[in-house]
Amino acid sequence: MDGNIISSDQVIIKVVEMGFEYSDVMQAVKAVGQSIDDVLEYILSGSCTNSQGASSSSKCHAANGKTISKRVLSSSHPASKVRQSCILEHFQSTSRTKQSKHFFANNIPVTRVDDLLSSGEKQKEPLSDMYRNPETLSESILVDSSQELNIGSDWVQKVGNLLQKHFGFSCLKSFQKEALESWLAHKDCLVLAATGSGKSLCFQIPALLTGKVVVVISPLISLMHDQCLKLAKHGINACFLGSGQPDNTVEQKAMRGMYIIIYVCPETVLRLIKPLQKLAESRGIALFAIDEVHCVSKWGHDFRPDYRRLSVLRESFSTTNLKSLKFDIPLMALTATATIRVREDILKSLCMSKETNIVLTSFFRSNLRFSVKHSRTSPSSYEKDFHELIEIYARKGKRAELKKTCISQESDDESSSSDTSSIYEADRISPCELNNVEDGYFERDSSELSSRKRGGSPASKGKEMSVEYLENDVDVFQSADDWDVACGEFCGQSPQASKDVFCLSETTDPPNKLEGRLRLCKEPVEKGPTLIYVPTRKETLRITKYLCGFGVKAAAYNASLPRSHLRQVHKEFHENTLQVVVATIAFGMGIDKLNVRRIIHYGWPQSLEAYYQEAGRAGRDGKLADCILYANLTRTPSLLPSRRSEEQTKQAYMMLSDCFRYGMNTSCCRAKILVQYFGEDFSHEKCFLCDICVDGPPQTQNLKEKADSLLEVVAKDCGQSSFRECSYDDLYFDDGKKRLAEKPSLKMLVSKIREQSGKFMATDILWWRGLARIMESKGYIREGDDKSHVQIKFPELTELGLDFLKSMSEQTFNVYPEADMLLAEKSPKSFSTFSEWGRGWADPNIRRQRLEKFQSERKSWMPKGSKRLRKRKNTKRKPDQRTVRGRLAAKLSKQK
Ligand SMILES: Nc1ncnc2c1ncn2[C@@H]1O[C@H](COP(=O)(O)OP(=O)(O)OP(=O)(O)O)[C@@H](O)[C@H]1O
Ligand SMILES: [Mg+2]
Repeated sequence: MDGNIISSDQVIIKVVEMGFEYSDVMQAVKAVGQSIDDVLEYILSGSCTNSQGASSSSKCHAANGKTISKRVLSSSHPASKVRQSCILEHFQSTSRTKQSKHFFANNIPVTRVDDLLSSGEKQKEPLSDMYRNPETLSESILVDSSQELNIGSDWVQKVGNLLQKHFGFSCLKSFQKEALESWLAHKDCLVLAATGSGKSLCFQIPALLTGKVVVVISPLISLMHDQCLKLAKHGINACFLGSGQPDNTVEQKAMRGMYIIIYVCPETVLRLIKPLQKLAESRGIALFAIDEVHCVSKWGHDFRPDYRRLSVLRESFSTTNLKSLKFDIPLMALTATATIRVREDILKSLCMSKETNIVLTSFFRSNLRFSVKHSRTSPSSYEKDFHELIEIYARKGKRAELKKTCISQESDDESSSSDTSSIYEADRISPCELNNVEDGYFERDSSELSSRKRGGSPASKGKEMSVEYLENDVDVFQSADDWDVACGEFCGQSPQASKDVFCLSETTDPPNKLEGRLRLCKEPVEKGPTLIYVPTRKETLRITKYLCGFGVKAAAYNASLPRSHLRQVHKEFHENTLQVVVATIAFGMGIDKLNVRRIIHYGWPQSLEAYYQEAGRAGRDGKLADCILYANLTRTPSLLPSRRSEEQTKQAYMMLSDCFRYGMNTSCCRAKILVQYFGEDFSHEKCFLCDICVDGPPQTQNLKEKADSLLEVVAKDCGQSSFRECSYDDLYFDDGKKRLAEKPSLKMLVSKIREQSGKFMATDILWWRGLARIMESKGYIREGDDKSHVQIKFPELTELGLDFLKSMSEQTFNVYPEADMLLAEKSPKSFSTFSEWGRGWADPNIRRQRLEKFQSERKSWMPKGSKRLRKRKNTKRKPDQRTVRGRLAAKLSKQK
């Protein structure tokens, strides 16, 4: 017998496959751990407390007719690499050939209607048979499909029993109860609850409670797959449909009602409306759940046009269209990140009823410690930014050789996914291969890479993996197939673990008692796994290589890497053998891993929605976790390339701008900004954990003089020198028509301020940029350009601004300087001399002075047309070998 310790999921799969009761196996794994030998010994010794009184081991012997100890478990056993929607099906098919005919019916832990029976409610017998053995299901099975639920008033008790039995939880959370109440009242429902709060249960319970089908619309195949696997582990018969489903019989079976939960992407559900209508009339559909519903909205992140077409569900499954229904089939929409505008858009786009119940829980995650740090986020800053991480993880004293690496060299064959050796181990990829990535050539698997569906721009298809390719390619989420790395090897935690989470999160201090947690603010978080999010694919490789170089067990994850590698990363991440995953946004939607301790964003995220969703993957166990954003606070972020309409571009800029302001903020609690962004009233003012709460805001400054100067040049630029007397209309309108005069940019305005007063000569444009943002937020100026910008570019005075200006001498203007202003004040010369030089040319005074100086110097030591100058002109600049571009250029010129 193989005595190796493998993952608990594999142990469970293998032992259940031998014919043991699922509950016994779970009990044994919990008691003795992940060794198959120990698990078997535990069960065979009769230690399991079987509800039916009989020892499961004897049943197993009878069923198998073999002595278990002689069985050989191979790591290449199909169970370990099944890539099927329903693990139960896999059990079923293997058991049919190997074991007694009725194995599935008797031993597989499928959802039992007995659960309901035991809690008092008598159900129709055929239904319970069907649960035990989906094969026996036929359309003749009579289920009340009329949407009459008949659950009974003691439904809370029944749900409690189901929860305990399937998930090991003691009770529902209050928002889950509220969502279920809506469903029981046949109402539509929009559930807005924090990441990791347990939204899935809201739509899983209706299936368990009624025995009718629940259709779950979900955006990603890997997400659906992950959920199906988890449900299978909990004894619930679920499947997923769509292009990622390798078994084409699953769809037919699903449409015959063989699975109580069907996961499907929006594209597929639209194709299946007719069969689903039949299913609703025969077996009955309890609910349509639309998970990650923010994808519906153009105003949110991750917009998916097909989600908008889901409005057809309301009409197709209503009493007007399906006569056998007594009530419309309810819709339940769920998300963790939706602003008020997005919520309205969801309700409208899905044609949800006017009585839709909005179940809103706090978005606040009290154990997350948010902070923002200034960094160039380039290789030159890795040392400064990652030294702490390296200290946490690196094996002491050993600076690992670079051959410890991060990219799996294997081809994308299925067998590789069962290989449990570590992906950062040596020899999977040679150091030179990794260097090739740096050098710009990464030709391995190019055929696969080009043929694979990528999230990147269409132009990238078939393109060689050159530096440019990696540099410019970002992962964009477009369809359900994107980043489909579904694999059968990993699952979430055991019910017991989840139970612990529940206890922790329920006992987390309410925000008004957070002062007591102040001691936590400087405490280091535990060692657990770290996720680093970066904007580009190339960055994933660079940082991984850097960390691996210090012996950190890190792996890169982006949509262009071979699937076998991605699967392996998922697997090792879930098994806690990886310390750090450096990923693009391709990693993680819906990932339910409890112990992620750090989420680092290295570079600006594209929106606060995306940021909060990604950060929300930390600390799901309720323990302290860090969410650190490293961003270049001296630069305005730019949009990553993606296909967008004009309207979407505008929206994308607005979201990016909100994100930028989050980074620039120096005075308001970060958790407060985040939850308020989602429309929640965060009445507690502080989280007592974030960098702002801990370090405190900076000293306020009276910026009246500078603010006046700025407003003055803005007003003067409208051609009104006597703005003190003029009205707002005089300033901006000619005979009621808005002036179309070209507006000066902020840069030009700052030059004018410098021209007017030598006092402000040393004040950096970076500082003025911060002031302009503050003035804009207070309503004194606004963007005068029709286009959207992340940061105000062409300031235009508002009426309020004019009033401010007129009352010039009376007021003070005390404000908290923002992050860029502080940086400019702290190290006015922190920018390269080159950029200083460049900035100088924008200033007319400096420009004049420089030109005069230059001309006089030239006259004195270099006569016009001198040899030296000519020589210089003819000398070709050699490519700089230190930069990637330089090396590429050198290579190209050599080839020529
Ligand atoms: N009533 C409950 N008691 C205890 N734990 C629960 C309960 N409901 C859910 N959980 C646990 O909460 C965790 C998160 O659940 P789930 O994946 O449904 O979160 P989610 O809200 O969908 O998160 P995301 O927004 O990231 O998709 C799971 O591990 C689950 O087992
Ligand atoms: Mg979820």
